Amino acid sequence: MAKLVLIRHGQSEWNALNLFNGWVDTKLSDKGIAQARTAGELLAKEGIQFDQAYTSVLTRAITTLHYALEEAGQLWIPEMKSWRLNERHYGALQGLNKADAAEKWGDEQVLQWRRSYDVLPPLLEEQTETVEVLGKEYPAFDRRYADVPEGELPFGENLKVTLERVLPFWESNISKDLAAGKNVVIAAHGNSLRALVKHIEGISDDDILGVEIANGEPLVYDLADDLSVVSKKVLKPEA
Ligand SMILES: O=C(O)[C@@H](CO)OP(=O)(O)O
Repeated sequence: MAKLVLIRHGQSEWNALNLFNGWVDTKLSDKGIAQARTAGELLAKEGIQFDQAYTSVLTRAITTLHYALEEAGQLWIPEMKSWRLNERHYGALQGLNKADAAEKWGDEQVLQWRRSYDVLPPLLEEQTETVEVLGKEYPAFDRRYADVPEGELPFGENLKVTLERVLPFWESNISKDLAAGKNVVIAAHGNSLRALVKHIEGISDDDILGVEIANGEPLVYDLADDLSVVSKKVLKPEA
């Protein structure tokens, strides 16, 4: 039996501004930092001893992992970062305001882009190293992606494509640790985690539309040796 804990990063600067974030490298807001620390306190209360941590190559997930593990007294554990755990790439929607998008394209279209399994967002025309949004420069396709296999850098992803690029890393690393009985924590993103949750729990393509993962509320799974789910709970801060 192993424990798997999934943590969506705390609120990012762009979550606070209601902007489509995707692969643009934004930071945690002050509220996001507090949420990440609280996630760590909740994990400390549960008494979970981790063996391995995984995160994406995006700052908001990495710093969430670090704040949470520091709070839990386990910042020292081995950690590995992979672009495969990045947020779903939101294509040409990145940097746009979600409410403005709903006004322009309609609520239903935006819901399909945000929560459906297989509807692609409008794609990027080009992959630039940085992007400028609201007068500020943010990292985008920079050298952290130098090791991505030729042709695999996305121009925009739906949940299906996201799951297809998360799964090789799940198979090659995470599932092997779990099968060996290691307790694993993954700090990642709303949609890369929805993809993983779909896979772990066997959720249908239709039902995944209704699945939401809150910032900074750890999902704790007990997994059997064959990685089937024995129990699941969400750790929520006291109201
Ligand atoms: O902006 C994003 O990249 C994601 C997660 O914050 O948003 P959404 O909830 O629309 O999937």
